[in-house]
Amino acid sequence: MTSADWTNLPPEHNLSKFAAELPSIFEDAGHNEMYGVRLEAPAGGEPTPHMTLIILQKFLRANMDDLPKAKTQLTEALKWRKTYRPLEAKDEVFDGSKFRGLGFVTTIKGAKETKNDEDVAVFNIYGEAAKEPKKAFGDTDKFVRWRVAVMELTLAQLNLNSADKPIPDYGKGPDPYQAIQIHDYLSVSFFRQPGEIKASSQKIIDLFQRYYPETVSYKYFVNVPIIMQWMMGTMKAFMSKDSIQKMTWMTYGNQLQTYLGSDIPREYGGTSASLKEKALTPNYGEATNDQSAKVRQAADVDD
Ligand code: HEM
Repeated sequence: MTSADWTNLPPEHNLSKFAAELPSIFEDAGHNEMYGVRLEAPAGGEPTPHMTLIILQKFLRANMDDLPKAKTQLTEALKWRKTYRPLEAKDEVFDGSKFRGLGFVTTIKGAKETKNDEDVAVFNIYGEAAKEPKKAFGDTDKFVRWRVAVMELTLAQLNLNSADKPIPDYGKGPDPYQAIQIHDYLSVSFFRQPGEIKASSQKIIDLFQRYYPETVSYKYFVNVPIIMQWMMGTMKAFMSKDSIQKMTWMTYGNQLQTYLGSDIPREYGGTSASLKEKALTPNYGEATNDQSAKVRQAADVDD
C-alpha cells in the first residue's frame, strides 16, 4: 500500500475515527495548531489532509493505537500549545551567555539507521553546559523555553507542511517526519549529577513525552565517559520502553559515523561543515543567518 491510499482510509480505521473526532477536540482545547501545522477535520466528503493524518498517527503510535488515550494526549498537547505558545519561542531572543553553543539543528545525508535520504538532526552539546551547570540549568523555566525553541526549530526543518514524503502501509512503516537527536557529553565527568541538571532534564524529558510524541527517531549519546555510563540507568527510569530501544551511547565522538555515515559535522570526524559554520540555532540577538529567518517564517501559523 502506498501513501496514495491515505486518501482512501476506510472509516473504521483508527486514523479516520481520530480525524472524525477533531471538531470536538478543537472545541475542548480551543486550539488547532500542532508543530506549525493547522490540523483540519475531514469536511464536505473531502479526505483528511495528509499532514493532519501524519500528526494524528504520531499520537496514536505513542499510545499503541489506543484511540481514547491518543485523543486525551492530543487534547492536552493542544491546550499546552495554546497557553505556552511554543512557536513563538523560535523568534524570542535567548541569553547567549547562557545558551550559545549548546543547541544546533542541521541535516545529515545517508544516516544508516533511518530510511530517509536526508535527516534533520538536533545536536545538544550538554557537556559544554555541564562545565557551569547553574548558567544553563539554574533557571529551569528559562532552560525549558530555550529547549522548546530548539525543538520547534527542529520540527520546522522537517517541513511538516509540505507533506512531500511517502507514508507506507497505513502508517505501519517508519515515520519519515522525525528527527535524529544527538547529545554530546564531551569533557563531562561527575560522580553525582548536580541538582539543577537533574531538575531541568527530568522536566524536559516529561514535557517532550507528553507534547512531542514520535518526533524523534534515533537518539545518540556521544563522548560519554565510561565513568559516567551509570547515568544511562538512572535516565532510563524516566523514559518509555520504546524510546529506550532507539538509544545508543558511545565513548568517542568519531564513533557516530558508524551510525550516521560520513556526512556528519567535522568535529565528529565527518566531511560536513562544523556545527558552528552550518547549523541553525535559536536567536541570541545577533544577526541571524537568512536561512534561520526563512525557516522561522515558513513554520509560522497565525493563531
Ligand atoms: C552531566 C552532564 C549532563 C547533562 C548536562 C545532561 C543534560 C540532559 C538534558 C538537559 C536532558 C533532557 C532532554 C533533552 O534536552 O533533549 C537529558 C536527557 C538525557 N540524558 Fe543527559 N545530561 C548529562 C549527562 C548524561 C549522561 C552521562 C548520560 C548517559 C549516557 C545521559 C543520558 C541521557 C538520556 C538517556 C536522556 C533522555 C533523552 C531523551 O529521552 O530524549 N545524560 N540530558
